[in-house]
Order: sequence, then structure tokens, then C-alpha cells
Amino acid sequence: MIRNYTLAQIAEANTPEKAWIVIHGRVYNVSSYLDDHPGGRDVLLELAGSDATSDFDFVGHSKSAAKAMAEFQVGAVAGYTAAPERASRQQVIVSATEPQKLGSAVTPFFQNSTVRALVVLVLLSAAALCCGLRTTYHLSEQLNGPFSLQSVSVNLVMLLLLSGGALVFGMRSYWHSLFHYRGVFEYPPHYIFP
Ligand code: HEM
Repeated sequence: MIRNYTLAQIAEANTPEKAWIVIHGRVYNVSSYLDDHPGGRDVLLELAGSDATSDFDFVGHSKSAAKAMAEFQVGAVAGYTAAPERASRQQVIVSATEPQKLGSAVTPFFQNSTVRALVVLVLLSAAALCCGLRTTYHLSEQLNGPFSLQSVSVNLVMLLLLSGGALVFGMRSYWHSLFHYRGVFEYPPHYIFP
């Protein structure tokens, strides 16, 4: 059950012992997090008692930071109307009143996008390898044995195709890591891969 608080009630919670901040309509008590916050305690204390949504978004917090917040939520702002979304950022939190699941900071193995991408890559490589070996086998029967010039060329072409695919995938991830976040102030301490 989510408790609703007025902005006046929240404004009073601006001390280290009771530091409440509003992010996307949710109220968080960050008193116990002040010393653990990677961005420092001062920034949280400065915003205690107020709506920190735009500052929070501007820093470009990661999705895991958004998940870690769940344990600090103490309620929601009564009658909260969302601030306009910044065009350059993705909105991570969807609804102010829907409770977040606690303990969800660890992403299940197959929901992790890097693991998914690796599994797809391994499956595609295995499939390509099977096709390649089969084709090579048939071709080398028709050509002059497995070590003839033609058979070796077919093997080389297959190798180039496979490594080309891996290169494209690698470059795509690298490109994403460089340009997904725009502007120096949104540069995060770690990347979210597609
Ligand atoms: C409950 C609220 C908050 C939580 C749980 C939280 C959590 C985090 C985490 C986990 C990081 C490490 C980077 C990341 O994973 O994104 C971080 C960095 C940071 N946060 Fe917060 N944060 C909160 C609120 C805020 C607010 C309101 C501000 C105000 C501007 C802020 C400013 C920063 C800054 C400046 C950094 C450092 C970024 C860097 O060093 O690159 N945070 N925060």
C-alpha cells in the first residue's frame, strides 16, 4: 500500500536524519543512503524536501540505479503531475503509484541483454559453421579432395563471412557505447548494451 504525501509534508523532510526527495512522483527517504550514494551525500541533502526529478534525469542514472531506488521509496506525491519528459533521455520509471518490486536489482540471466546477444551470436555461428562444413564437404567431394585449392578457398570464404559477422556485431556494440548517451553531462559510469 503506497502512502500519499503532500508537497508541504515533503518540504519538511530536509535534514540528514529525514531526507526525502521526489523523483517522478515517488517519495524516497534517502537518509540511510547518503554515505553510499556514488554521487555524494551533498547533492542528495541539497535536494532533500524537494522534487529532484529533473536533476536525477539530467545526471543520466543507469537502470540499475533506478531499480536500487525501490528500497528507499516511502510513498508517492498526492496529485502528482509529471514534469515534461526530457527529449534526450529515456523515461525509466513508468507510474508513480504502482509499487516497484523489491530485490529486483539483479537482472535474471536471460533478461540480461548482453547474455541474450551472446547466445544469439553463438547459435548463429554454430548454424553458419554447420552449413559451411556441410557445403565444404560436398564441394570438396566434387572438387579435388579436401585440401585442393578450391576447397581451401571455400573454407577461407566461410571464415571471412563468420569473422565479418562478429566484427559487425562488435562494432555495433562499440558504436552504441560511444553514442547512446549524448552530451558530457550524461556520460554514465557504466554502459547499458542493447
Ligand atoms: C534514491 C535516489 C538515488 C539513487 C538510488 C541514486 C543512485 C545512484 C547510483 C547507483 C549512481 C552510480 C551511477 C549509476 O549507476 O547511475 C549514482 C550516481 C550519481 N548520482 Fe545518484 N541516485 C539518487 C538520486 C540522485 C539525485 C537526486 C541526484 C541529483 C542530481 C543524483 C546525482 C548523482 C550524481 C552526480 C552521480 C555521479 C555520477 C558520476 O559520478 O558519473 N543522484 N546515483
